[in-house]
Amino acid sequence: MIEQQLRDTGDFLALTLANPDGLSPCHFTLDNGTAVEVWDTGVIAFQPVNYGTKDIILSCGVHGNETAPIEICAEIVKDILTGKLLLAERLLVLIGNPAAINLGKREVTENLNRLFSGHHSKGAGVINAERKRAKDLEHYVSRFYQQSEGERQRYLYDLHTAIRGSRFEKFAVYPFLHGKPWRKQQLQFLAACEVTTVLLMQTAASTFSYYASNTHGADAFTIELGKVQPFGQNDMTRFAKTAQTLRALLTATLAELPPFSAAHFHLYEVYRAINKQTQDFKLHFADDVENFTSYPMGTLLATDGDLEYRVEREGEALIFPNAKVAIGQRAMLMVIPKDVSKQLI
Ligand SMILES: O=C(O)CCC(=O)N[C@@H](CCC(=O)O)C(=O)O
Ligand SMILES: [Zn+2]
Repeated sequence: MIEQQLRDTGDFLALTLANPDGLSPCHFTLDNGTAVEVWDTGVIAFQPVNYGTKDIILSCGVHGNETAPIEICAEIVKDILTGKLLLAERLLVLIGNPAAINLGKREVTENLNRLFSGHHSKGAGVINAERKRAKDLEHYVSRFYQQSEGERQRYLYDLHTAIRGSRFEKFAVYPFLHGKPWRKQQLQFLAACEVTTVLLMQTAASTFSYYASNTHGADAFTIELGKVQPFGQNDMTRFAKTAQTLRALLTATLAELPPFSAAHFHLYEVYRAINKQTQDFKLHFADDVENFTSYPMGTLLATDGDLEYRVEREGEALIFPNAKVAIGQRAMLMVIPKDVSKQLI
């Protein structure tokens, strides 16, 4: 029945959202020979007959209200299932948090994107659906990467949208590489997706992209595409180039990427992370202040009980400010421009 529904409509998103808590696995083969395996709700793997050396994971909906990436991935899956998109690489598509998508909320109980690399089992353990999902998603990522043999390249693009507007509409988070060099080729690929602002992280994290990067050696990124909007209200033309470039990667039709030039990018590193320590954490700027905004030295940015956070370095810019996070979690990052010329490969 699932197979027939998918063959008829290609609508894996609808199937996922109708079964947010789980889906029985099934597998079938498309007329063009591509093997399709549904592993769980929101988890679908494809293997074309002849595939290249790339193992690609696209994820979306890790935060339930970030809809533009869900629409991009759902369209890609639909086009594969209906034979319009002929894959040339192995692909795993993950719709991260179906229950939160149904609620139109970032999370149901806990932020899924703070639960990877084993954080799902820390403290009280696997006590809610998001913790279980993080554990399961880790398992699916491992299974996908480990299923193929030989010399292969691993990729994971975890697509998000930001809560606020941004001076740079699209930007990526490059997880901490523990001293390894950043890859020009990946930055060139991001640029082809119209993502030319990249935040280079300097510490380990509990995010999905860091998990894929650190545990599986994947080229992995969190990619932020615009600002959160309800389904149907995204201007998808803003993300057409990104979707087109991802499709070109999947079909091995990517045009040769222009040579890397640092001048084409806004590269940042984290100067400091501000974690929420009390329920009184408060931001001292308006909700419509955009990511990557800078203020003059000394400007009050946030208070947390008796603590005051002020601009303490010329040019530091704010990103991901969110007073509603759980205590102990990142409430804002302050970033500064980064010169990477000597640390690229
Ligand atoms: O706009 C915001 O405040 C959050 C948008 C978002 O979900 N960002 C990701 C970034 C993950 C990373 O640091 O790689 C997140 O906060 O989980
Ligand atoms: Zn997100």
